[in-house]
Amino acid sequence: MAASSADSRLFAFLEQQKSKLEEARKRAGEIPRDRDSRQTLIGLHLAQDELMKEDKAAGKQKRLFTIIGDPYLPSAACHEKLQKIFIKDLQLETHHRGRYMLLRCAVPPIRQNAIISVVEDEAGDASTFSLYQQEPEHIRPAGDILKENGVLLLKEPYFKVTAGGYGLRVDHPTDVMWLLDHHPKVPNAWRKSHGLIGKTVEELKTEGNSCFLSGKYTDANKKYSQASNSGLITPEEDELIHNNRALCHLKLGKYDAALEDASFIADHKARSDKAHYRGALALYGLGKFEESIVWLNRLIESFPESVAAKQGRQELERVKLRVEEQKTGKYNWKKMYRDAKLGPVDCATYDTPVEVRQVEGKGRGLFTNKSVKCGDLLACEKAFSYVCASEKGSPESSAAFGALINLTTNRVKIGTDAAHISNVYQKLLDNPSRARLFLDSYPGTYEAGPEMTEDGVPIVDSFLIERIVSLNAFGCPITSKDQELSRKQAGEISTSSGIWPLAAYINHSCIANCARTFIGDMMYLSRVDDSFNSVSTPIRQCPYAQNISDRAILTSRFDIQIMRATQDIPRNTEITWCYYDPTNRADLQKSLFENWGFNCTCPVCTEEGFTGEDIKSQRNKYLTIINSTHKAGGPFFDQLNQLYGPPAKEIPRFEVFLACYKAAMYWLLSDFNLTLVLMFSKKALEALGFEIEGINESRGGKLVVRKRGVAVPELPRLW
Ligand SMILES: C[S@@+](CC[C@H](N)C(=O)[O-])C[C@H]1O[C@@H](n2cnc3c(N)ncnc32)[C@H](O)[C@@H]1O
Repeated sequence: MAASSADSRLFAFLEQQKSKLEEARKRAGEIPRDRDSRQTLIGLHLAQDELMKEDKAAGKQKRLFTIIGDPYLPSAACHEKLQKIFIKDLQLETHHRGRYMLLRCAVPPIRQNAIISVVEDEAGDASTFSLYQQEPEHIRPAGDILKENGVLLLKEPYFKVTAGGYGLRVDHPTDVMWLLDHHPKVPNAWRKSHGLIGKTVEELKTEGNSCFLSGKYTDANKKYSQASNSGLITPEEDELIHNNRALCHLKLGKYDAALEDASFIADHKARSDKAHYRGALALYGLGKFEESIVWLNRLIESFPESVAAKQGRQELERVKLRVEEQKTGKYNWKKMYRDAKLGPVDCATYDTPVEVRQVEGKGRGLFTNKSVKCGDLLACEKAFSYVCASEKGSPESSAAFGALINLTTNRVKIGTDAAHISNVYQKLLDNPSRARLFLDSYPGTYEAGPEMTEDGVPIVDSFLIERIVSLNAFGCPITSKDQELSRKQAGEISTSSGIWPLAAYINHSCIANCARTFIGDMMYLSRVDDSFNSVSTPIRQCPYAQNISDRAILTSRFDIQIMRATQDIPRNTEITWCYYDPTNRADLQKSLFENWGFNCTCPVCTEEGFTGEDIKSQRNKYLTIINSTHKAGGPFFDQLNQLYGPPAKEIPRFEVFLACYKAAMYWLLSDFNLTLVLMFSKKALEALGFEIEGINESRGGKLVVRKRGVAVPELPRLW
């Protein structure tokens, strides 16, 4: 939801937070002398936990505020080079560069907009600890992330003034290193056991397998890693362990890591059947379908009789379909619709007819690299991140209920943005090889730091993600019915939103030449076919999954939406669509500027700029009359139309369209009069630039579209 429509109380809250930030900044560098004791902090934390449980039992849902303060870079340092610092020496509003902390979680965590715990250091001092950008509770419980008594190393800690006192805040989870019990940095007093003593590789492997069977893939990975790093493992066992870990990574949607583990044996001729198969699945997850085929063929050739090869043959058929889709844009739409009703929509991205180019005054844009016919597919793209947020009581409903408040950019956004930031953060961490796809879509000025630590570990900057999300995430309804309902229930947030990196290059124009459609998490850029048969509104929501990733099954639900373009597009033409409802002329420029930082200069907006105030006020006079009394509409429309210069087929008249559309709906729904419905529908379509024959007051006329006009959200309904 755009900042302009957010609750004004949120803006008051924004102002309040800004002045608190100002106050806090004045204390930068101060070592507070009134820190709460460990006991007090634990007591407050447990009380808070109780309150939250009571609220939950009573069905209360509180809005979660995610407040983004001054951006700072994630730590790129290698922990070995950092100096230890203790809680008692922490300075307020300071990023302790060159320092690290060893901390132990003293309590079970609670989950709010961050995961919150109380941590203690070796000296027995304690601090609250807020860890942002984590997976949601239904994916990974907070208690699995900040385990009670778990030990962590926090690089270059940020200590700050909080609502209740002071605390450590981690915006970049890559600043945290989780230390296993036997890690040399873990103080003896904090060790639960004596590391690996007493545990054989076989035992660790068995423990890992049992974690795997109970669906605890992250824990299983840790056990397998312990076994692999024990130094006591034979090469054969190590290969087996890597194969097992590859499967865990697949289950977690960590395809980069799965591929790495499946490639543990460098020479592919020496790899096992399972390694081949799992590597092929990882490549599939990464969208590298042709490479996946290579792996599958090797599997089938080398182990023709194996179970993996049997699975591989089936898989091969699926991967070949993806390659076909990727190359030709030919999809089995009917099957995809059917699949969407059952679960995942599994298909490849197609973008052959389009490419990214520079556009004067707009940065980059998407262009056709060949002429396309009406109805042709321009691109078909999988969502990078999708957050569904309208079902009450669903795990995601709290995402919709959240508010993201950026004190630096002065933006308040209610809805799914905060959830997107965490979602994207995890995705970038899970599959660093796909990070560029997302990061390259950012045209702004935020300067992120390095993408790797000094010792080669990928880093993710959550402030950069926030900037990209706020620019490129856009809302879409789960179903048209839901959208209609949500309009009626004031104050309810009922939108979902997604980020499609290729589509993010498309610039705005009120006279768009391309429209969007969704099936599952796929986005289609396509053109209207002449029959208009395929123009439809969102149909339903469906659970989604990458079919080999259990995590994806849990994380996302998707809606289906189909949008079509309105005209033939010659080669080398910029593709545009509307960022904001083009019929809402009063708020359009303000919204475009507030949300995307530009003013539209399309022909409609330019004409508006040239139009004198006297003409505008005369137009408004007629529009007010027409809107207040649809019955008197007819003659006034002719007078209104005379107040426009260029014909509607050159420059659409969105206000006239809207007034005619409302009148048509009035006569349809309130006082059924087919003659007037048809008359106003015709006028509405003409105002959009359509030339249509055969719409007349009598029934049975043949409808012929001589020229298409511009598409607007109301068009399918009108049609
Ligand atoms: C989603 S991005 C579109 C791709 C972007 N142009 C790029 O270079 O990556 C949105 C940004 O593009 C620019 N933009 C989009 N439509 C525009 C327009 N009609 N006129 C000027 N700038 C526009 C604005 O800077 C806006 O914040």
